[in-house]
Amino acid sequence: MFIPRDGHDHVTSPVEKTSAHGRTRRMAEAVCRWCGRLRYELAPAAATFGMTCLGWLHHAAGVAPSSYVGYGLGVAATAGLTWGGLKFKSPVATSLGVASVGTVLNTAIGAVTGPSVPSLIAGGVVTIASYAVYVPWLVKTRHERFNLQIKAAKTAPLPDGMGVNIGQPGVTGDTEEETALRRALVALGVPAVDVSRIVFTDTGWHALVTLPPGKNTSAQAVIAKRQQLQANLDLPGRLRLSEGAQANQLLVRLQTTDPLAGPGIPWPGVGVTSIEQPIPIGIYPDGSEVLIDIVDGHVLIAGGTNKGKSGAVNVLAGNLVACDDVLLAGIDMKPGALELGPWRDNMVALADDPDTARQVLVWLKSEMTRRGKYLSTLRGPKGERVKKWTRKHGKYIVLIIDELAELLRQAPDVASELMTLMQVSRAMGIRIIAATQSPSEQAFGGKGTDTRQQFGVRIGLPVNEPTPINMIMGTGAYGQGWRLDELDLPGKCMVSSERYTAPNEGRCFWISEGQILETSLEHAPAGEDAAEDVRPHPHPHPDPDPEPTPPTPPGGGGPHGGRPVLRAVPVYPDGSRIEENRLPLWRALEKAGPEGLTKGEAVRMGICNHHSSISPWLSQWVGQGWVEETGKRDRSVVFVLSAAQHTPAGETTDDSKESASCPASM
Ligand SMILES: Nc1ncnc2c1ncn2[C@@H]1O[C@H](COP(=O)(O)OP(=O)(O)OP(=O)(O)O)[C@@H](O)[C@H]1O
Repeated sequence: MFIPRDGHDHVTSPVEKTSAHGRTRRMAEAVCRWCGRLRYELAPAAATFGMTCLGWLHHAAGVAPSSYVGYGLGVAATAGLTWGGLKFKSPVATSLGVASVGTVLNTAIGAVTGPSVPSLIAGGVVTIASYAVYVPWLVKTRHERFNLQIKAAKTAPLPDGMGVNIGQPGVTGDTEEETALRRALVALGVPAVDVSRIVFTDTGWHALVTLPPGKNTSAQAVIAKRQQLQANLDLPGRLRLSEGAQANQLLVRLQTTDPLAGPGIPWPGVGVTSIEQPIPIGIYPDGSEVLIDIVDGHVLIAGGTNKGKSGAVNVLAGNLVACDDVLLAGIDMKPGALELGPWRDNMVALADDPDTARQVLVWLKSEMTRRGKYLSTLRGPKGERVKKWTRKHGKYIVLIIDELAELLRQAPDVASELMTLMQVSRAMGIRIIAATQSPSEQAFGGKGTDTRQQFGVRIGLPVNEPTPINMIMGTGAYGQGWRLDELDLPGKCMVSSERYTAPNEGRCFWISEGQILETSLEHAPAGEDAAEDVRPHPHPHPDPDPEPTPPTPPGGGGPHGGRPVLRAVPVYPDGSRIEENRLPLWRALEKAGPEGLTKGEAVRMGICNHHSSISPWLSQWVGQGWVEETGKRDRSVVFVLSAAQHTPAGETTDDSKESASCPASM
């Protein structure tokens, strides 16, 4: 089982654990808790031990002759009670008489002999005898009490005052809260078999309830009735329920104060210098930081509209731009890259539409291949193969995708590309941080290409209904207490990762626009250096042969995988995209200019062959008015592009030019 690195169990405050008298206090508390839980079982042993000690005290103080008389009278009286009980067939009087005889005798022996073997033997005999009588009584009483609770649950709310006196069977606990909890469970029809002693913390209290066997008494079933239980409990605070270590164990937490409430927790500024350090994105109620280990896996940030996704993305971006071992790239599907725009200068590429997004992914894939080949040439100290990228191999690449669902909706074809990247790229030092507000299966590429499994770190923000919770946090998460629907403020979050395996509510820092701009400015590479701000591999390129060198986008890609150039997409004069297979013909027409082009010439240029027909395309373009038939050459029709001026300049002949709309220096 995974043990969280900070050893924080998310229930007991670590502050509590590490306080000055921590260890002794915790031990004393544990003993008290244990005694409290077993109070009924321990009662006879405690009584016998107490009376033996009193006898020894009497011995130490000196036993006067009159005391012997007193003890004698005591034994006679209790023996008389026993005899009367037997005679009048009163089990209570008989039991009481037997117990009293034993106790008085034991005390008398202790008083006469002091701490001695006979006294210990007497104490032992009395203890064993008392348990012989007590255990059957205790079992019977518990059965009766349990049956009473079930009966009460089946019939109606409990009558007033029921079980207030612990001498009577009834629904009671050690504290007011435990009694309320027990009664609330009874009213729900699920009387607790056991309630651990309630632990009070700075923010409320928690207890572990063992549920009874039955038809609808599992922890999951009770969790589903949380609202009813909260109403039954009738205590101020927010009730949280999660499954314990076993299916019949319910962890009940009542939060009475919320230290995370308020307008927001200001971002304290950059907290890391390397991506290999955990990035703090917020805090937990006990004051510990919510840490994200990007090196551990791809990161998913999901939540409802206006619940703080961009805030979380920006806090991560703000830290990543300050890491000198990271190259940042972005895909922001909000038109104009509204969210990631401020980090433009800190990124090697920022795409804001499906086409440029495709190019970023192609670049990443080629970079992944190149890095894989590079790693394959390396050997460890014992000649072993190197299978994991670290900062000594070069910079990590982090791709931030804002609105993942929108990307896959607008460009469904990139789903498989993304899947490949997510599955393979981690070992090559590439990480993806994806934010989305509609985490449906479709939003992750649909069946077969569902990328969700690849997210090792998941940051769940508030959602409006429970349905998407399992989509975000994983199968069964809702029942295990990942209640994103109960997060009541924007920016509140639950993080699931190798570090955090149990649900715990935290709150992300709030980063202001001013902080974003300031951080971006402070860490943006200076001027022209930006394009070259790529640390070359410590070794020469592993494969000097140009063939296996992974392709970098034409005109872009610095040495050893520099920044990609995002190019404008070739379009027809009406703005629609020129299909891949028709592009060579269109280009050839552009190049031919007023001279025009015949089909024979196109065949000779290798654009098509005699069997493939380009006529329908040309007819279509003629119909659109983009191409004209100007006569015949060598008995073939000459086609002239009459709309060349409409074609984006960057796509005509000069491959090295950047797109004005999406330059490499973005
Ligand atoms: N960590 C936070 N602390 C306090 N308030 C926050 C926090 N995060 C978000 N908010 C509040 O919620 C609002 C919306 O936040 P944000 O834009 O990050 O949400 P979003 O989920 O990205 O929105 P969208 O669904 O439009 O993408 C913010 O304007 C701010 O008032």
